[in-house]
Amino acid sequence: MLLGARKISKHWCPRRPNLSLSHTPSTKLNSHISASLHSLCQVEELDDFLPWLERKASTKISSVLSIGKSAYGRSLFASKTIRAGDCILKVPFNAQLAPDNLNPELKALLSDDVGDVAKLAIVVLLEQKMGHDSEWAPYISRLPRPEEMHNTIFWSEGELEMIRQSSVYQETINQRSQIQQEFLAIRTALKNFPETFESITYEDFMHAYALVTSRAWGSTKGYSLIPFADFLNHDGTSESIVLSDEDKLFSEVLADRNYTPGEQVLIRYGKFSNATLLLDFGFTLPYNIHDQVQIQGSIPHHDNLREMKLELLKRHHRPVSKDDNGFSSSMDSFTIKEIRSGSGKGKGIPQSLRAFARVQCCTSPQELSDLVEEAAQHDGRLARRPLTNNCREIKAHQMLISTLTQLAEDYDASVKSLGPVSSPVTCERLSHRRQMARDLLSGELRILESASAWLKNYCATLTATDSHRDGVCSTKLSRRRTEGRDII
Ligand SMILES: C[S@@+](CC[C@H](N)C(=O)[O-])C[C@H]1O[C@@H](n2cnc3c(N)ncnc32)[C@H](O)[C@@H]1O
Repeated sequence: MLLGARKISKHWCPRRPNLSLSHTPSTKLNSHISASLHSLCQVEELDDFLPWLERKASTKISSVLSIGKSAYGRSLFASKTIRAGDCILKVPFNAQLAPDNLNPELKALLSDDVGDVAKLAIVVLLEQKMGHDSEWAPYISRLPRPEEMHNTIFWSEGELEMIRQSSVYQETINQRSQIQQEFLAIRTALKNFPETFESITYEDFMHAYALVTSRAWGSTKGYSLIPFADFLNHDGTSESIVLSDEDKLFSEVLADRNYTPGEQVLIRYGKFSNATLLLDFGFTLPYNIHDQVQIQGSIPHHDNLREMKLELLKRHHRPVSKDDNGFSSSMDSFTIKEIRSGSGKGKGIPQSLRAFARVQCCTSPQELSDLVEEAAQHDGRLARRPLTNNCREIKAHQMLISTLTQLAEDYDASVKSLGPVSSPVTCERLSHRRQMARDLLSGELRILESASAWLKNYCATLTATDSHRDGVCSTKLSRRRTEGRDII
């Protein structure tokens, strides 16, 4: 059975037998890990890589791809004509690195606080530490060094300031703290292996962790690093993904189109926004069709109906993380995606956000109970249908418009503060990261503007309907646009 494998997703990960036994950790290489990697890199030739992996796997992995250099670092190129549907590579599980490669004795010491990404990071660290003695050395030596990586956890405080407007800022802080906690848990658990872990620093662990988030694939069997397949770069529009066959124990990639020899082959890691690409992979796309914006909602403390509103939202919150339009949300966090149709058609903004706005705008207990009563007349959901009271419906959506407009203005100011694309290069790394910040923020700005356009159109349509009826609502509501963004 073939399953699509996504780059790092949170799946349950069943145990499977050890594919290759862990090695007794070597104490031979005491120098800093990245130094040993660097020297290995210099002696290895890329031409040796596939033959090495095929020997290790005892099977042919690919006869149509070769490793080369691209603008995105190493990449796989068609070495022969490839037709859409061809299998371009097949890597058996026994030639992949997974948490199961950890010595069971060592694995048993790790608490539940240590997740699968961290476990795989330990596997990488142990192999790195063994240097040339590692049976994975030809692979491990080709993994990027920290200074070659741009995941936001490696950004300085000043660099992070560039993306403060985006949720990636807070997610970066959270990820760093998660890595720190897992590192402490691992150090405590593994204090009985001082010869193995003493020389491993938090920076080494953070590097290994980022290698896993940027290169491993997650499937129902857990996370694994798939040598050779992980030289493939990402194109968000590609239909090629890594598939895992859990019965036949291999991962494979099928071509989604024809390739002529010499062409770079790209696959899709997942339907990832620039926020995810930047946080977990350290790159962005200049125009990402999967971009989205995370919006946080809150009911102000000075709102007399706060308790009732929170209670209502809690009662109506659906723990299922996707609504009918495929948007994920929590009770007070909403994901907005690009709305390509400003005409009022299309999927619109998440129902959960619209429900939040309708609750938020209520000014009396009566309005709140009207909301619940209307919901009960349909399927119980607060935003399944527009409110029958046109004025209240417009008011709720006008409030969303002012919030999104304010947010868009803030984003616009942040993009402008990055300076023009052509601004003089002071430092290559900073200039690269600034460009990524620009891609991230302008993508999120585009989403906000598309959502605002959709909402304005929606309100205009409702207002027109309303003014046909009595002409009261539109004049009254236009004043509400000044309500601030603290509404959500
Ligand atoms: C799985 S690896 C792909 C192979 C990698 N280029 C290498 O040299 O080993 C993922 C990394 O490749 C780079 N990458 C992949 N796709 C990219 C893209 N579309 N644009 C920029 N960088 C990309 C990023 O550095 C990312 O973290």
